[in-house]
Amino acid sequence: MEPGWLLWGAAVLLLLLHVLAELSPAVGFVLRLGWYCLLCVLGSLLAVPACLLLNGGRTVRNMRIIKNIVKAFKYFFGLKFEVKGLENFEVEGPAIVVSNHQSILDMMGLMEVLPDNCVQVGKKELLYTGIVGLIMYLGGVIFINRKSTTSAKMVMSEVAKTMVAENVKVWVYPEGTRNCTGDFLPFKKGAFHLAIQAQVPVIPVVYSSFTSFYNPKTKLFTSGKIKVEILPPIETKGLTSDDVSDLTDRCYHTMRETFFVLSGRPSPSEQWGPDQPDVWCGTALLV
Ligand SMILES: CCCCCC/C=C\CCCCCCCCCC(=O)SCCNC(=O)CCNC(=O)[C@H](O)C(C)(C)COP(=O)(O)OP(=O)(O)OC[C@H]1O[C@@H](n2cnc3c(N)ncnc32)[C@H](O)[C@@H]1OP(=O)(O)O
Ligand SMILES: CCCCCCCC/C=C\CCCCCCCC(=O)OC[C@@H](O)COP(=O)(O)O
Repeated sequence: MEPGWLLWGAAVLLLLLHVLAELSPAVGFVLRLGWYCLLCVLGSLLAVPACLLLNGGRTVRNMRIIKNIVKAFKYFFGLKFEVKGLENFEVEGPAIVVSNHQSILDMMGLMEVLPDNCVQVGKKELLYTGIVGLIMYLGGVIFINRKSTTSAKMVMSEVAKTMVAENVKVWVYPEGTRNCTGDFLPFKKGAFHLAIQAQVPVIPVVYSSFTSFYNPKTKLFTSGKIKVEILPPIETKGLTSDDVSDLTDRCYHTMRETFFVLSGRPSPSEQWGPDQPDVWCGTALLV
């Protein structure tokens, strides 16, 4: 087939998809999410050879390459980030970064602010997403088995040692799963055990609620603005395992308050309770 016909075909297909997306929000939602996944695959196809050629294999230095590619994704979805407090990342040495986790779209927000020498903790299933899993592996993502507490704790304890030895920051989503309810899930304690074991500060990062532009329940996915705030580091020097619960609670409350301020919503009662308990922010692919 001649290239001219191919171009015409692609243009007609795009127009058709655009019209379909405009006519049906559900179709628009699926198409936009599909486009996001395709961008991740295409970005990975670009990033894998770049990481191998420039850095030779699995290293946190690859995160810079990944970050620069992913930072372009937001333009395809009309997403804007307003970032405050980047200076709070400028701590000497390693740290644990904790943030709220609403959707697979968080990866864009993550890359928008990701400091140098920082790797994320992710569920091991992500490793099996083909080329996307490969790029995560090359970027140094630490994979944990959520089905086995013992194994997850062992990996985290090992991380406590290596992050100090290698001067690496570790980004953990303490809710432990995606949550787009417009509130926080209770925090799991792994990140805080890790910070105290390694005696490194915790840097909380908060993203405003996505619910005004992204909601899988109502098939909403439009353009939108996300406010991000990096809060001052919380020191853990001298804390022991007895202080894990207090540290977890302190981070949870500070971050939750900030979340409501950033989202322009009044803070509900302190008791946890999502306003839409059955909103699930996943895609079937990423269970
Ligand atoms: C170029 C284009 C590229 C495109 C593609 C992109 C590519 C790359 C970009 C990279 C981006 C990667 C982004 C990855 C994001 C991934 C996000 C996720 O996958 S979130 C899910 C995984 N993460 C987590 O689960 C972290 C949070 N969870 C925890 O911290 C948990 O505590 C745990 C996993 C460590 C254990 O969980 P669980 O089995 O449920 O057990 P718990 O009830 O939480 O704990 C049981 C008791 O154990 C105590 N505990 C926990 N940790 C420790 C520890 N390290 N040491 C000692 N004790 C520990 C805990 O306190 C509990 O005891 P209790 O007495 O009840 O307090
Ligand atoms: C050979 C298999 C081929 C499969 C191809 C899959 C292609 C996937 C393409 C794009 C995926 C985009 C990945 C973006 C990374 C986002 C990471 C993420 O946010 O994971 C969710 C995880 O935090 C929590 O999971 P749950 O909410 O507990 O569930």
